[in-house]
Amino acid sequence: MEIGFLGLGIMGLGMGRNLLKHGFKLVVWNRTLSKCDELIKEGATLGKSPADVVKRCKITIAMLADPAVALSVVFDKDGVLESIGPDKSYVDMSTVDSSTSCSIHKAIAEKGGRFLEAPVSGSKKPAEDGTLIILAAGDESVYSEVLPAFEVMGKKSFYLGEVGNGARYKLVVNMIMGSMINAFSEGLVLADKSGLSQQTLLEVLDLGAIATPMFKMKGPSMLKDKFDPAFPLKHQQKDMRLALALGDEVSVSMPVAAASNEAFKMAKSMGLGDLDFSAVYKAVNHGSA
Ligand SMILES: NC(=O)C1=CN([C@@H]2O[C@H](COP(=O)(O)OP(=O)(O)OC[C@H]3O[C@@H](n4cnc5c(N)ncnc54)[C@H](OP(=O)(O)O)[C@@H]3O)[C@@H](O)[C@H]2O)C=CC1
Ligand SMILES: O=CCCC(=O)O
Repeated sequence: MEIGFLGLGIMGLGMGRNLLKHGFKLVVWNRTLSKCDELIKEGATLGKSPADVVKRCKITIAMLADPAVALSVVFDKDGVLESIGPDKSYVDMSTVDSSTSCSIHKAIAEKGGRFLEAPVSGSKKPAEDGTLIILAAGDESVYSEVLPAFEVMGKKSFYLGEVGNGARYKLVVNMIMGSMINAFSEGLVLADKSGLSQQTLLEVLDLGAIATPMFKMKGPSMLKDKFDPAFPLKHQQKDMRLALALGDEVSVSMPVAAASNEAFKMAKSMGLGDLDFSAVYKAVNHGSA
């Protein structure tokens, strides 16, 4: 199956590479074209623009930064909409809000194309290892067609019904994650300022009921002041913002998420947006200095 792939950032590169390794033919495009070089060396073909990729492939997958980018790649000049039509499917795996997904769905359907949203849980390593969790919603026939590709990129896919549900599930998950990393950061700072060993705290946490793979994975590098981006903090803040907007829509009060969002905003204003989201620890630490 020939698949188009738009967006070879941290996630897209690993996902695209997995598809190639498993025998899918890929046509790739990235705004910064040089980021396509690695996959081209491994057998992918370069598309000149999103429109060119869609023209050449029956199914095109996108993994893009945020709602504004997801919309521009579809609606702008040389975008997806220029080539979409009957027999063409578009699968957006970016993390966006449901209204962005619904706008893309509507425009694609008006041109006779089919649309599936499929945001993912799991980060850089799961993208590389093909162990993402895929939260798909929209056209079920596209879901069935793209399932062989999902099976290579992920360890489990969910089909969640109408467009918007995938986006909403993803935002709920990331809202919880963003609040957890903040509570974890506050705990590490509190331990330190109270004269306790942060290393011992990590061990205690790991043995108890609140042990989580995230604390185990991020804790040691946070203590070493290492924040190589697996999940950039700017994207986590975008997800908190979108989750809070969802909370506004359905009148759910989320004071914990709102406070966590403030910490991510503070971290961004400190220039930490391109670091891993665990760098919020630096903002929490700074705020208590
Ligand atoms: N990293 C992670 O752990 C996870 C991320 N996600 C989500 O996946 C998506 C991608 O994340 P990730 O790969 O980490 O992010 P990156 O920032 O590494 O990649 C973003 C991608 O969007 C492209 N892009 C940015 N601005 C534009 C623009 N104006 N026009 C066209 N393309 C643009 C980038 O192109 P360029 O290279 O030119 O900048 C790049 O391909 C996000 O929605 C994120 O929230 C979901 C699960 C996990
Ligand atoms: O959206 C990013 C999620 C990162 C993760 O699930 O570890």
